Amino acid sequence: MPRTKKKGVGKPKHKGKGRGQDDDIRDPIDKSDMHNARFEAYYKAQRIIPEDHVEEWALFMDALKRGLPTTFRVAGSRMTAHTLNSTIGDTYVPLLSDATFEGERVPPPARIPWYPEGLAWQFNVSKKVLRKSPEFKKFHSFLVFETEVGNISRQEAVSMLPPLFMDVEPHHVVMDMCAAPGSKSAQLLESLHLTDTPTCTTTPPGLLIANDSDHKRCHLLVHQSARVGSPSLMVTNLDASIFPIIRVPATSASPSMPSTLGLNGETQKQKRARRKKDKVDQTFRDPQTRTEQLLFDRILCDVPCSGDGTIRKNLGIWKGWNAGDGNGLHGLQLRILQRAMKMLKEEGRIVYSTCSMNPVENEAVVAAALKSNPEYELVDVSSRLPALIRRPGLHTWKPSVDKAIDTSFVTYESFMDNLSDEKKGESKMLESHWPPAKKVTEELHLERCMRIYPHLQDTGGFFVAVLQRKVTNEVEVVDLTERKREAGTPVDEPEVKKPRLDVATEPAENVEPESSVATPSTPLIDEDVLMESKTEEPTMSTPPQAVAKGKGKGDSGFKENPYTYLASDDPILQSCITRLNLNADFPASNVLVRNPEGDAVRSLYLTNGIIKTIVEHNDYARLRIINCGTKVFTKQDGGRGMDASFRVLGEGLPVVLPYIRPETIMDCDIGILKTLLSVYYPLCGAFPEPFKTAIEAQEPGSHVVRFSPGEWDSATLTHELFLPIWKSNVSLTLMIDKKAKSALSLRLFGEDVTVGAREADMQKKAGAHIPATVTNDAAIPEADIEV
Ligand SMILES: C[S@@+](CC[C@H](N)C(=O)[O-])C[C@H]1O[C@@H](n2cnc3c(N)ncnc32)[C@H](O)[C@@H]1O
Repeated sequence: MPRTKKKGVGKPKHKGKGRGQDDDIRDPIDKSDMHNARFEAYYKAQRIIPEDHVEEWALFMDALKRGLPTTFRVAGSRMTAHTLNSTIGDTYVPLLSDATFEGERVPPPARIPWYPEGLAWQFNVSKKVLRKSPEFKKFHSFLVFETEVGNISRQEAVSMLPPLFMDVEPHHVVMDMCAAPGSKSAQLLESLHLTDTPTCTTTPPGLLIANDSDHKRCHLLVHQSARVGSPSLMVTNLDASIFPIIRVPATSASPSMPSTLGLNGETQKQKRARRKKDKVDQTFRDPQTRTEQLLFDRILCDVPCSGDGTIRKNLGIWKGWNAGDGNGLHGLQLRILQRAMKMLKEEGRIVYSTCSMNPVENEAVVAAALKSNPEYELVDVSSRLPALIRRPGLHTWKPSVDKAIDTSFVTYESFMDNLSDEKKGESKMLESHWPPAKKVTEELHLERCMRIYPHLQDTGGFFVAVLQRKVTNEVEVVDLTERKREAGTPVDEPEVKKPRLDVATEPAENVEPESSVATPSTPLIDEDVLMESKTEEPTMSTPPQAVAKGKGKGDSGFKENPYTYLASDDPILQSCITRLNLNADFPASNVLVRNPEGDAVRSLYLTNGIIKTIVEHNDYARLRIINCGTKVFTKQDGGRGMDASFRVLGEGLPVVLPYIRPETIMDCDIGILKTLLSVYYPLCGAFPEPFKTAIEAQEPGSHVVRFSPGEWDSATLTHELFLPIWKSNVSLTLMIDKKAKSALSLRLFGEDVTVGAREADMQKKAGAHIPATVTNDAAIPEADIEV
């Protein structure tokens, strides 16, 4: 069916991409524009606050008109996070507790009460205070730099919720269907990396696929996630509602042996068919060629939504809100959730979330998805996060069928009966916009959904539902090759099927439904139709690398380079292994490169085993893989008189560190670190002994230095620190990025002693332009542009 613009469904005008980075800090807001009669009429009709709770309604409306507090989460591995959290709790909170501004006390940051282990904070001060109060200015610099290096995630409080209900463990296979810009993916990755230490990144056996249909936002996601490099992360760029099956080698028992005996009375045609089938069976006795669908333990569907829960920080929503936005997104939201339901393991869990308060985008989607997938149920999570104040999901709601908030049609049938035949054809309202019968919603336990309202705990509005796939006795694992065999499809031929799209994939234009066409009812997903994307498949017998290297037709303009795993004995890879003296456990066979030739030219990435399996059994262009694993080595020009060679990257070092033989690492003290941070190319000969002799004895190239915990002047290092350096013929360079250097300096010395900060200072004095990130005026970068 062609994708048409639809009446009655709206494209949100306030999708919020690139929302202001400065809106984290409260400033006086003109409240005169904060009014929208349609919004009020619609939500009153939904009874999101019970009709007789007049005072609560007033509190709700009032909260929507107040700015949001600034909230952030201490990110990174558990141990790193706790160290940084102590700095906030023990150093900054006491410092800020005495802060006053213009004669008034300014409250210090406080922990978000429901966030586990006290790792999330909120504070509420104006930009003026941040700029002028010396205490808050210092705190702000700390936040800016720690955010830049990925230790702090500036994220709306409610946006932190969905991953908390996923209970991800390091062995889980996890999918984030709509992941960009990636703040929830970062949380999920942290759970996969639960056992990381402040210095070492583990290689979890599990996997996170972070997917988003927006190509640019996928790259933003890759950029954000590079700060906390993980060999277990894959980023894909697909429409989640038609996410293709990912193939992995079959683990189930081999198919039965083919019959080689002819049958009495067999016709020539039957004989040919049987021989063909036997040939196919022969192929499938080889376990190498049998694949099955990769199923997930956890899936997050943080779907695109109208976003009216973010109204406190997106003032445009007051002006632009209308019911058509939610109506228009409902179909896509439902298809994404239904697709996820076909990709989950038994007993697996899906978390569905939106930053909208609209039941059409929330309970209506969940109800329709549950009705079409009876093997799923809503999980009662009411006892989880006891300090979180929430309201139960709604059992009934009233879709609006026009701009004027006409919610008078109690059922889909009554709405359709009211339309002329011509208007029926134009209407885009679906049966699933309406609530099912009361008995059904009760059976579905829609009250187990969670609604978060702004007035309850001074947050944004949000919706979360946790769905679980029940254990059934049916065979759940789809053996694709087996399925094709049964269907008589030659297994060595690609099965290319066009995904069926009943409703426009992108929300259609913002036109109200005045009339109708015979609308398809709930756009259910036909799994078979969605098994393959439009892109041409590699044949089962095609070596994956051959596919990856080709620019095969049907790649839909996908321009990424292929993924090629290096041979373990690749000379460049071996030179990296030798230079850093990596032990035999280093997974040399899991290192890949990204260029058409498949050679180690510039950067080397490390992935875990499951990513390698996926890359080797799937066409990277069909999966539109944007990134795999984490960059660990990169080419470095040697400098005068030196050959270029490869070095370990700052973000790659924690991943490689567990494999570096300890005797290779040189010990340093914090004084040396201060020199490395504050001096351009310090000479090896100028360092104090014993480091001077140790470094002079080393070959030029990539090295790693260790700083032991301890005190130095007024600086304290609480845990071991490992950093990459580069030795040229006579001098040293600390190989971490400028912002990481500033963050480290602030953490250790309480001031930015870096060359970069000094230069910025000099430029400032000279009146030149200074990048915001090196000044105290910088806003805290907000990873979660859309919650
Ligand atoms: C609410 S935002 C996700 C925020 C993200 N989970 C986070 O925490 O940073 C919704 C995302 O869905 C993406 N999106 C929209 N339509 C999509 C589709 N059909 N498939 C996958 N992603 C889609 C948008 O590009 C947007 O990045």
